[in-house]
Amino acid sequence: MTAPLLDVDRLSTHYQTPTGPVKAVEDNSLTLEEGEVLGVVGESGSGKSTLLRSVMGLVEDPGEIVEGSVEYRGRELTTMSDAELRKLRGNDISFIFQEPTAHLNPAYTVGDQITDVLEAHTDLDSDERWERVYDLLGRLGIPSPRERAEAYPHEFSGGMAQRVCIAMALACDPDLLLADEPTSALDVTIQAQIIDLLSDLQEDLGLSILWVTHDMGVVAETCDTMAVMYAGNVVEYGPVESVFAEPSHPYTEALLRTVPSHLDTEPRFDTIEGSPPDLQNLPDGCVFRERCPDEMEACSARRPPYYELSEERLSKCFLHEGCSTRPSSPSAPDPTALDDVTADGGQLTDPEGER
Ligand SMILES: Nc1ncnc2c1ncn2[C@@H]1O[C@H](COP(=O)(O)OP(=O)(O)OP(=O)(O)O)[C@@H](O)[C@H]1O
Ligand code: NI
Repeated sequence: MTAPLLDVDRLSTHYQTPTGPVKAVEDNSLTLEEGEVLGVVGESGSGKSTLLRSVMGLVEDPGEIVEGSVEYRGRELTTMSDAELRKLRGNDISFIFQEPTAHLNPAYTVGDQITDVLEAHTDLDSDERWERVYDLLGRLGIPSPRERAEAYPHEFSGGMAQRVCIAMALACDPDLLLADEPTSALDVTIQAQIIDLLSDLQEDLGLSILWVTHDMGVVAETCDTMAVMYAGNVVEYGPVESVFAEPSHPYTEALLRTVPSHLDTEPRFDTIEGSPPDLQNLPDGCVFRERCPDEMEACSARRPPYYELSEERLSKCFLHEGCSTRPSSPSAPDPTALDDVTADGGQLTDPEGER
């Protein structure tokens, strides 16, 4: 078996604040295969952006990865130098964000900004760079690309500015696109256009996308696999079809119930009774237990480990006790991991060895 494009293993990222750590990402595992789209869903504040930013060493201050690993094509990213990371970010991995204009420089034309990226990361000469810009803008559905390349960011509507950002992100032909709610700042009709565009580009270019979204419709329509986040924890991970058909975590179940027709509506997280816990003060046991209809005695004793329901599906829920577990992060409050693997000086060894 070849290594997945992206392999996140037992990753924890905390914001070290004066009042203690905010555990925005806690002991999370997921993988993204080449050419696939992985959707990350969860309510506001559940840690989606922090997870996405952790993947490329772009966590905002005072955040830091405190545990775990992120491998891109088998290369460990969490210990890479800034110079190496920058190179990878320019050539292999790129980003798009919610607010397109926040990521464009208002003082330069969009053509200048995209040619800058090309100059830094390719061997193209000036003429070739400009041809590439026109080509990209045209491909992204921007009319009259030669003229529009001379325009400044404020001369674009929100949807058009996001197209420019996508053009810039794709300029160097990346393999992996990290997209953090790229449509949620746009009008609904424009959202649909951008989603379709990304979806088409993904297919045409064989792109892999890690797509953070609130929108279950996006997940259902465009994603191959999904990760459901709750209070810093990816509580469920697996292929979209199988998770929709048979959610394994009570939170996923509740989430899917709140989407009347999961093809065209966003879930309303507030219809699940209660509110998520404070990430600075997480409860003992399962992070969802206070809102969970299936709470059992085991749930308050310790964090559920990742149960492997099948090769492709993970669930952090004691309902699946009996399934084999993935060893969890040594720092996580999860003594069960010690039952499954030998602890040598606190270091847990991966039972599968090299992957
Ligand atoms: N710079 C920071 N300093 C301290 N805490 C932070 C910082 N950035 C984020 N957090 C906290 O980390 C948690 C996770 O935030 P994150 O932005 O990753 O969530 P999210 O799921 O992307 O939310 P949204 O859907 O609103 O974008 C939140 O509790 C947030 O308040
Ligand atoms: Ni976010």
